[in-house]
Amino acid sequence: MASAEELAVIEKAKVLMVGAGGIGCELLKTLALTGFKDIHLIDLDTIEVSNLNRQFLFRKQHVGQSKAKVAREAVLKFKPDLKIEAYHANVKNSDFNVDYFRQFNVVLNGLDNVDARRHVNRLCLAAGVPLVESGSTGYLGQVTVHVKDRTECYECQTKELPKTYPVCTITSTPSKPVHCIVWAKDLLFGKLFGDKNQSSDLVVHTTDQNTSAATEDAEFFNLKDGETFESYACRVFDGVFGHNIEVALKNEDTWRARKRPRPLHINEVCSDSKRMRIDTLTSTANGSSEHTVSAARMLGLNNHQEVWSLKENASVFLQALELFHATRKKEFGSLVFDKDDQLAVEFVTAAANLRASCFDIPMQSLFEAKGIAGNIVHAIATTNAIISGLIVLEAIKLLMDSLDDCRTTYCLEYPRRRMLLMPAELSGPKSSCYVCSQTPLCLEVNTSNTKLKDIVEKIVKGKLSVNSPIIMQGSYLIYETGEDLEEDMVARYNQNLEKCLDSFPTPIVDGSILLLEDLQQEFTCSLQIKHRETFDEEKEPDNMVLSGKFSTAARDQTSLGLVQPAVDNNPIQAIEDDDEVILVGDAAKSGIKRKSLEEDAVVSGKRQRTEAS
Ligand SMILES: Nc1ncnc2c1ncn2[C@@H]1O[C@H](COP(=O)(O)OP(=O)(O)OP(=O)(O)O)[C@@H](O)[C@H]1O
Ligand SMILES: [Zn+2]
Repeated sequence: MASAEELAVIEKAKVLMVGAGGIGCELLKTLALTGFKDIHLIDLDTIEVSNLNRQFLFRKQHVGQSKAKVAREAVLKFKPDLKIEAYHANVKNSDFNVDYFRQFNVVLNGLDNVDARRHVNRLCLAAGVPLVESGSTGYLGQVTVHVKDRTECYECQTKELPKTYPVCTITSTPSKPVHCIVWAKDLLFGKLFGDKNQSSDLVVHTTDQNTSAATEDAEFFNLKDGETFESYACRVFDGVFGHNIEVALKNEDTWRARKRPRPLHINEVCSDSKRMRIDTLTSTANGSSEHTVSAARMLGLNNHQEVWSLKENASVFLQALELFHATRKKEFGSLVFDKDDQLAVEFVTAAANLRASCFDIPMQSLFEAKGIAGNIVHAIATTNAIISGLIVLEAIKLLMDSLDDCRTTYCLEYPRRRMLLMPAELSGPKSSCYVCSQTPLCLEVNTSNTKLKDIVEKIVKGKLSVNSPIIMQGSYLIYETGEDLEEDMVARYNQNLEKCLDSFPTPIVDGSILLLEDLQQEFTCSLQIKHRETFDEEKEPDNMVLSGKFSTAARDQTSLGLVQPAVDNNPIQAIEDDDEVILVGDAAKSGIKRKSLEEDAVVSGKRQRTEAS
């Protein structure tokens, strides 16, 4: 219960909430019940059936509607005097600019991805508004507090991005269920139903460059004129699980040191049941809506925790393939795997299991495969409720101007020192942070075969989450985005995207410096280019390496006056969130200051923007 003094501040505060999902629903309810009266809420998404078990402001009849708008209406039902502005929009839209952020006393995040979190972090820094950041995964969660110039910003700690796998492991040498699932959802699913140009090939590569497989032909995955669906489905099955592997097996060298995979053909797996099921399909598919179509249910496979037999996997594969053709054809070419798409999950589970069987890898239940494919750690409503309560507590401390009382709080799965909630004191801004301290970054790249396009997509947007990049080389503007650009400028920038770095009029080579800027985020950063001839395909699949400029000597001094221990041997355990890593460990203990993981850095002076040429 807030004190009278706190209540007075709470009632006057204007708060921005980003995200109305698991944490967001709890948070909006808690803010309303605490006495907050003026809330803006942004969420880009609509309600899914799978949200209903924990996003309790939503009901079945709301499926398909805006999360932000329905959450607003649900809360107004029990707190009608609140002022809630709900936006069904991406927080990265240019409407939500620095001026928009400036109107708030505090920003509260209930997001699920690093990219949007980074964007909000930068706007909060630019607008000088404090940010309470949060995340949860299963029983684990954390709440952190960020205040410009006084604490770490959200990006002071390096975030690990989702695990990626080298293409050759996925196409040729899978050894774990996850490799088969990634193959099924990113490669096979893409080839059959998605943008065929974007998916890599499905060939099992061998040391023999001359082998080629049927699935290399772009037409292989299309239903041919005059071909019956049954023979098409069998052809795809045999091509993908049989022929491709037989071609690869021909090269003895490849398999000398590896376990030989086993080709699978449909007639060996389910010759009898297959025809029966395909014949009954079309009639059953008719009348089912897109969301309810299920190959597994039609086959009587209703227990999602049970691992299907090889024959059952083959049947689901064929049945799902036909159901996609019967009910989803208009989406072909643009379908991407979505963990909330039941038929897609069934297809991917079956395909991954068939592949797993070829490579003698354990098969998975639909429930497990869905978890792996969607990067899911099943959400726990109680964790979200705890996290939301903590967010509100930290927000109140910020509004009361009690930053010294603010804490980073970790919600643990098992008690440690009899505590489930571990508070840790805040650290000051890191001088090595490229966002709040504008420390230059270093990009190792082969300047003679890397195009500007690769840097924009993989590094500037992909790794640095710059939303509307402007790139300058000295005083030359070499790239920018924006709606108000003249046509000839757009054409020139598009030409630049296709140029290799060293073929610019002033070549971008070893030692060159590129300046990045995002006007919406008010973000600037410089990128020092280092030429490198070769990269390790397995470890550096982007053919580029981005790093900060760290030395190992001194540690940060914090503006909060915290004393950093010189040595900290406490183990820190990294726990992967959906797309984020949270740190939990002894360093988070109450009374123990968090260790500074990164060291002193070369700090760049604030740069003046030069005019475009
Ligand atoms: N850029 C963004 N702008 C606005 N809202 C966003 C943005 N990125 C993510 N969100 C919202 O943040 C919320 C995060 O909530 P949560 O983690 O519970 O995800 P979910 O999609 O509801 O659940 P799940 O992923 O488990 O199915 C989602 O409602 C999502 O729409
Ligand atoms: Zn920072």
